[in-house]
Amino acid sequence: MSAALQATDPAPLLRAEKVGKRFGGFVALAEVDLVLRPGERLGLIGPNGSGKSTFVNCISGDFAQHDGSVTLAGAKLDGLKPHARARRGLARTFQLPQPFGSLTVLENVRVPLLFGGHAAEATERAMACLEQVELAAKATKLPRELTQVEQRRLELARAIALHPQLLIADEAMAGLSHAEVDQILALLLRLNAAGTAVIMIEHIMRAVTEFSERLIVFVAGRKIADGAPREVLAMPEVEGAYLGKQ
Ligand SMILES: Nc1ncnc2c1ncn2[C@@H]1O[C@H](COP(=O)(O)OP(=O)(O)OP(=O)(O)O)[C@@H](O)[C@H]1O
Repeated sequence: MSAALQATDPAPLLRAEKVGKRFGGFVALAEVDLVLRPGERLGLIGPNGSGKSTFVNCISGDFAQHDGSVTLAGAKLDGLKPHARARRGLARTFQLPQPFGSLTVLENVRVPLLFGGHAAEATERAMACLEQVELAAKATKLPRELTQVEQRRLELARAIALHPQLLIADEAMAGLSHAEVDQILALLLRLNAAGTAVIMIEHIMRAVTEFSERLIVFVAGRKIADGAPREVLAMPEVEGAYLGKQ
């Protein structure tokens, strides 16, 4: 079930090599390798505290210091701040949406465009993003006037403003109703169909299995499985370490 690249595969979009993170003496993440193809849909699952968000933070640049190395489309990202990685095509959302509370919905989506060097067309592109996430009608509202699922859609609109090659969605569906989960799922599938690779970190198993063409599993900071979802979920060590505790 190796997910290693074959000689005929296209150049990888993301390559994480021996990425690790310690907090004091505690190893939160231990030497994780990951190769992602352009346009791939990858699910990342694991019990609470298994290192999923830590891994994302290392990839996105939110943790400046970590072990190992991260490459996007052949270019090393190590040492770059999150906004510099965003300009190179890497976007992420946060478990708790982090909009600017005093800015309108439209202004929130303009921010990454302004910092990304697209000031002239920022409003036009921000509106296009809001249309993509079906939030255009709320453009003049403040984030606190949005429902929970609308706030998740705003978080996604901000993430896709710079047309990322890779979007990492960190629990974008937590706390949502069944129908709302379906809304976000459909949105992520549309983004992927347009060419964006997506890493979905999710505890909602029906969503992650419906979405993912490949699944990786973290337990205690280590990647214990990597392959086709059906095969990964049937592995005794995955059932034991993860699903058995649901
Ligand atoms: N800033 C930090 N300082 C100290 N320990 C941390 C820090 N961030 C994370 N940890 C620890 O690292 C481990 C991995 O945490 P992480 O948030 O990556 O897990 P997770 O798999 O994303 O969990 P969840 O599914 O609950 O979001 C946990 O034991 C956590 O307590």
